[in-house]
Amino acid sequence: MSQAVEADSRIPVTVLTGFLGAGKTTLLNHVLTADHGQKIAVIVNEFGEVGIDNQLVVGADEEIFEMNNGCICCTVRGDLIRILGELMDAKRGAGDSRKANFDRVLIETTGLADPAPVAQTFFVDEEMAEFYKLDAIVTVVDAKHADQHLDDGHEAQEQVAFADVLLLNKTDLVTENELKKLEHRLIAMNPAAKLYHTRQSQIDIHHILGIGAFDLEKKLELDPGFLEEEDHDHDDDVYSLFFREEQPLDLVKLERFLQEWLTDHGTDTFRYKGVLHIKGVKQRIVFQGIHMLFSSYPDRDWRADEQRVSEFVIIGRNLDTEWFNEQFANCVATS
Ligand SMILES: Nc1nc2c(ncn2[C@@H]2O[C@H](COP(=O)(O)OP(=O)(O)OP(=O)(O)O)[C@@H](O)[C@H]2O)c(=O)[nH]1
Repeated sequence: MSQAVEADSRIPVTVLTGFLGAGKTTLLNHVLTADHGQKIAVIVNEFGEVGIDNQLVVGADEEIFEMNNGCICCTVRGDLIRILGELMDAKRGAGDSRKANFDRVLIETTGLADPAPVAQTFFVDEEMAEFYKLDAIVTVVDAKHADQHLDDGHEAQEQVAFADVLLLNKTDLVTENELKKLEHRLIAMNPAAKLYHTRQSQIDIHHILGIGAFDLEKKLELDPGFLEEEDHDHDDDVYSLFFREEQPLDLVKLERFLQEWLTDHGTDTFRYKGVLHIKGVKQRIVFQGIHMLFSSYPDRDWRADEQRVSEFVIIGRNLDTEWFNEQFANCVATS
């Protein structure tokens, strides 16, 4: 387990995702017009030769960098790296100084994008990882159409699976009851995400920017109780497993488990994150990843007054619950 994450002066990046028409551009406009004093470089991506979104984004001081004619997650990932590279050079004083005036980056992906490759950019590319830090993946969900989108396709499910923050938007178009059912469905798929209800994507921007969700600097706020509620009308491909163990874990056993897990189930485990209590280690070990790419690092010391416990969540599909439970139980350290 490696890839230490330093204490940070890196530029935070927020990835904004959500299915077609969910309210991403509305959110972007809200962020750009809100009175927060932050300078945000915005990168938008959409299908088609002509960027419509760019015309819809309100005129603000921020410069909008547009990538068209392809999907950010495949053909234009090169474009994304190029634009991020230009911004980085500018900020370091080596490039176009007009592009240097920002302190965070917001990437709006097309509604059809798989967020994983975008998020992975910040793990895989060393230079990117040194300069930028993925702050959070924010997914906007259309309360009116989400059930249908989730039933129909993998993309919508993956966008929910990867989210650190879920904005359940367009709440004006559904009843309380429908909203509650949908909320349960989303939480069953991704219990680690923070969930907010919104109209016109109106949200206090402090809930979506600079939240450090990806570093798990803050304690995970999981509510595993939700998983036990019997409200699962849907047989979603994407679901989550939650582990909790009070006894300390053995690092060697854990590494063996991890190796097997990632080799055999890496493609199906979209997102996992948690805090581990390892035998003989006085700090909490933060552990998180996307598919085969993960990082783990010591966070703060366990406090004398807190219970030492390992807790983590895996979000994915085709997860063999029994196998995972067994493997995890096998990682408990023998005294
Ligand atoms: N009723 C209602 N309409 C909303 C709400 N939020 C956004 N809309 C509308 O939904 C439509 C789509 O919103 P956009 O912000 O363009 O959605 P998007 O996710 O950027 O769409 P794509 O770029 O096509 O993926 C617009 O007409 C918005 O005005 C809401 O809370 N309630």
